[in-house]
Amino acid sequence: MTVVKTLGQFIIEKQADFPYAKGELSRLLRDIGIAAKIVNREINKAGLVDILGEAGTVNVQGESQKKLDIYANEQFISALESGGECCLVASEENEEVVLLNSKFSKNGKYIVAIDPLDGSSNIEVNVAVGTTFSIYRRKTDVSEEPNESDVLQKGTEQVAAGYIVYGSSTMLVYTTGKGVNGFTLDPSIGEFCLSHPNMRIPEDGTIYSINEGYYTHFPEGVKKYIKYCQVHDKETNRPYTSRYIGSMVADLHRNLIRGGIFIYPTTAANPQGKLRLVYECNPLAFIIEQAGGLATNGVKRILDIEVNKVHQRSCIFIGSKNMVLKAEEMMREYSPVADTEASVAV
Ligand SMILES: O=P(O)(O)OC[C@H]1O[C@](O)(COP(=O)(O)O)[C@@H](O)[C@@H]1O
Ligand SMILES: [Mg+2]
Ligand SMILES: [Mg+2]
Repeated sequence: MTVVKTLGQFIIEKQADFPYAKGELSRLLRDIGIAAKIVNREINKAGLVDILGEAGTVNVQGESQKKLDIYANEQFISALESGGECCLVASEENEEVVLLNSKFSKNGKYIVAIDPLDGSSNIEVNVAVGTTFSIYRRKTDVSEEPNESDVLQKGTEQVAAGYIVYGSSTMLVYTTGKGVNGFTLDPSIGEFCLSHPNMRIPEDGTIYSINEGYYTHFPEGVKKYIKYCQVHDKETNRPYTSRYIGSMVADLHRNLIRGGIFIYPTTAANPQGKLRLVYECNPLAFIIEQAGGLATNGVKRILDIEVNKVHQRSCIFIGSKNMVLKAEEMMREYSPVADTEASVAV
């Protein structure tokens, strides 16, 4: 009989990896796990409670907010506030950064950037959705009030990052820069249990994930890479298969396990890319790099991109190392950009 290890036990155990750790980061990860369970409960019974559909409000990206976007946002922010380790939250659903003001959180050492509900377009149709989170140390001193500048840090500054995928089972996958581990929620004990230790993404894969509906608007390099994936060539296991769920977390989770590449390039509608650097691209790039994969904007490593705005967008090529290298090669050849532009978008 295998011994079950819960997320809480694992986090405490791994704390030993950080000699100066006082448990603050561990408690912060615990708080995120608690909020994830509460959100999971609502998602699981979404059809039975009044949580489906539009909230009637629009977020800073101009997207109409779903009731579950709002619900998830409130649950994560409230768990972080009462936990006391986080002093400021940047969320997809809040235009401004959210100052956490509880007695404890004022002195919190950490900043959390979050996409509370990823894949919102899939909520009503019972397709996997997710949550992404990114954790940084604050830059302002605890005697000062934290502010937006605390969030404008490169992805390389992340101390931890992860995601939750609410699918056929619910999993929490995270890294603190020492590998990637996955935990499956066991509803019978209400605990995330270690199910995928030391996750590694295969260096090669046969899955490509991109919304081909926008094909005509893609840069030439992306078009060439799609054609490359579709060529018949037994030796290189092509044609690859196309899989696109439309929830970045779910597409990425599949590719992390099976091998594959996820691409969201620039399009006419999103000349800077659609996905948000701070709370979508950076946390997933940290995970994939820690699992042995790559994440770039076609030219530059996602984690090295300068962050100037909380809701900054970027295009992204992420997944199995050799597939991302191939896509980059196509971009260099067919959609070259001057290095100065590299950190914006291609
Ligand atoms: O419908 P499109 O343009 O392919 O976009 C799908 C992408 O947009 C997203 O839904 C954006 O995330 P949100 O749902 O958090 O806004 C990603 O999860 C997904 O990969
Ligand atoms: Mg999202
Ligand atoms: Mg979202």
